[in-house]
Amino acid sequence: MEDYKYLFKIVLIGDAGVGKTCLVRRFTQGLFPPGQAATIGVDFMIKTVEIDGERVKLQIWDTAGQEKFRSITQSYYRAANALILVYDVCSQATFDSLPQWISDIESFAKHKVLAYLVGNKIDQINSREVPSYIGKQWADRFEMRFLETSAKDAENVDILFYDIAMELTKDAREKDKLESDCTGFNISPNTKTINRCTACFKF
Ligand SMILES: Nc1nc2c(ncn2[C@@H]2O[C@H](COP(=O)(O)OP(=O)(O)OP(=O)(O)O)[C@@H](O)[C@H]2O)c(=O)[nH]1
Repeated sequence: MEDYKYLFKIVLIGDAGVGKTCLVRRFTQGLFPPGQAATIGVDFMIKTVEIDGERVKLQIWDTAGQEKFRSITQSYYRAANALILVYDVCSQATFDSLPQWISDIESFAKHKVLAYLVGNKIDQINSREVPSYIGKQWADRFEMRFLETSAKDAENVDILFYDIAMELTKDAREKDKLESDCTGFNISPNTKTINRCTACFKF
């Protein structure tokens, strides 16, 4: 049996060509693939990381950005523990598509899913079309976390995935603790009284 404490599903979405596959390959394989082909449908890769001494397995789903695959890729949103919405900082058009992606998240993902907005390709300094502060403003408006990355130069890529892994692990631990604290009725051996876990009460 594989040895890990938690398994989380992370799904990358965003327009075609923004660099989703390159981000995943940079993180999972430590490389920037030359001439990366467009994704067909959905692909996935695995990486196990260590968070505070515990092994956490990340199942990373890389979806195709092309419109024709949209109905297939939308079916993957529901299972996501975290979503990464990627645009290309050198392409205003990919930033202008964000409202459509947000609407898809609202329609298909879990309520209040952990969501990141990521502006990729920051290595192309002279071709930038979307300033950082615009991306950040947009992320704040939709209560998303924000990062800018370069899959090519490996900038902020590990930070992105580790940040997600840490956040999801923290949530999972809190949930575990609540469940172990909350065993319903329990009998205290000293006082011989029956206590009701307060977290079990629902008003
Ligand atoms: N300069 C630069 N180019 C990048 C970066 N990330 C990806 N690219 C290039 O952008 C192109 C598209 O990258 P992909 O990773 O295939 O993009 P995608 O979002 O997965 O595209 P689809 O699979 O069609 O949805 C490729 O030519 C990559 O080499 C980056 O950080 N910097």
